[in-house]
Amino acid sequence: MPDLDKQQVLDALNTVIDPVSGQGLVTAGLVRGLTVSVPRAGFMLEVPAAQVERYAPVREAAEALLAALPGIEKAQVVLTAEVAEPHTPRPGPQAKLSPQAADQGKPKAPVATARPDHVRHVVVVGSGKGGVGKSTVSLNLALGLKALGLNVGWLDADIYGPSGPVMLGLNTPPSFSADKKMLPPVAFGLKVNSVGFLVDADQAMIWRGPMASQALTQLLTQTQWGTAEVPLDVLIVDLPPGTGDVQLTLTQKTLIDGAVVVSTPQDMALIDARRAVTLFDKTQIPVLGIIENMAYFVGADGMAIEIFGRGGAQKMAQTLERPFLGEVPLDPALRQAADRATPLRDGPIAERFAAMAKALWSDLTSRV
Ligand SMILES: Nc1ncnc2c1ncn2[C@@H]1O[C@H](COP(=O)(O)OP(=O)(O)OP(=O)(O)O)[C@@H](O)[C@H]1O
Repeated sequence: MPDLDKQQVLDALNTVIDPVSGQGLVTAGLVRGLTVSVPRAGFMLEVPAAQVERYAPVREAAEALLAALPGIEKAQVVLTAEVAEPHTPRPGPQAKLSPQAADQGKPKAPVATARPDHVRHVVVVGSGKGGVGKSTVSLNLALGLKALGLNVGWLDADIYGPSGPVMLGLNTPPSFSADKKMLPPVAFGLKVNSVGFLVDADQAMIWRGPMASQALTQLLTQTQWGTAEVPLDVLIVDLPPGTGDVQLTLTQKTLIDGAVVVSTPQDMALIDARRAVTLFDKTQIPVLGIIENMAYFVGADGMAIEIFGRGGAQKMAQTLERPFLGEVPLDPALRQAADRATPLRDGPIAERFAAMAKALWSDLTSRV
């Protein structure tokens, strides 16, 4: 079935009236990131935080309208709270605003927050390149910290591929406390929250930079990770891959104690991993360690095969004078564990992660 004409969809959406301005939703500038690809259609309805409840029926009306379009079987309108006021006239290309004034017209990133309540240490895990095993490493590092007897949380903040719920077999999103904090589900002893609980992966992917940083900051600070009586010792945050605005804003706006960078030994991954180290340097977050993932593969004869060329990340750590936490082999057991939602909790790989977690924890606590 051919795709619908986007302009026709916009015209249809404009028949839904914004209760604040009295204009159509599109004219009022509330429709963001419209995607129309039969059989799916969706967009983000961006409204001021204080008005979210007022817009709930508008969201429903817009979603019903999309669902009624020919060929559309799955319609989704995500209501998001935007910091900047909408309805501000947007300057046309000919408007001669100073750079400062122009900047004020842009959506604002979230206001700086200290750190999530009752969390002693926040550690982000980043990678310059996608697919190097950052989520696998960050989850297993969190489990390694848990094995040390610590109270640990894991936040899957990877907007481009939130795999957390699947890796842990979690399908119940957080419930809410009386003061509207998210109560994270517990899996394998870890308190877990994930971008994947909030929205469909394809919706999160089309978030613009400020929206993504805002959503991630909310996940970080609006989750009840710990209490005054039982604080969380450490929260591991699985960042989205890359070194763009989303990562930069999140690291600037939240108080983070340290970072771990994951890379495979390939040159391309290493170049990107260096960029990740530079990003953390820029935001004055100490790099507590570099981990080389998929360092080698042990064949049936017990010989190590260095598929991507072993040792590159270790060398990079030496050159940059950052701690090298260790190497993780390419091991089908790790992938199967993720696919079966039963993380490895003993055996040689789990022991490796426990050792890396121990080194990380001792470095983290010696810096206070
Ligand atoms: N050391 C390993 N041995 C075997 N499989 C691995 C290893 N590390 C990761 N994998 C597998 O590789 C795939 C990608 O891993 P993962 O999702 O952790 O990468 P990522 O860097 O977080 O990706 P993304 O770009 O989505 O953030 C997964 O199927 C995972 O199970």
